[in-house]
Amino acid sequence: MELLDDDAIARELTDLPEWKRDGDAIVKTVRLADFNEAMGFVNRVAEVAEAQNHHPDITIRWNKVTLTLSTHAAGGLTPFDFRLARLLDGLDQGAR
Ligand SMILES: C[C@H](O)[C@H](O)[C@H]1CNC2=NC(N)=NC(=O)C2=N1
Repeated sequence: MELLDDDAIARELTDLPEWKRDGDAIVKTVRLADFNEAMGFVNRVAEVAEAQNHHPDITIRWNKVTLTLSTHAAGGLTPFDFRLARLLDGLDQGAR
């Protein structure tokens, strides 16, 4: 899978307002009600990631979950990351 260039990345991000670029990755932090809700969210993320065979780096801090997407095999951002970002955006409806 080919790496996206800066212009392509910026275009993809225009309709993903909750995601920010951080170098070779895109990042989003979701705040849930508590740790248990955060774990529920992480498990929903895991199910989608396995189905896509594309896996975010995940940091859990009590009620906050940070998702970092990058295509490690390619060394940067590819369409796989943006496809996964769009799928993950549907999973945090209970977020606050
Ligand atoms: C063998 C398997 O397809 C690869 O290891 C996949 C799995 N999930 C992955 N996830 C991410 N984010 N980047 C990868 O390069 C990647 N590679």
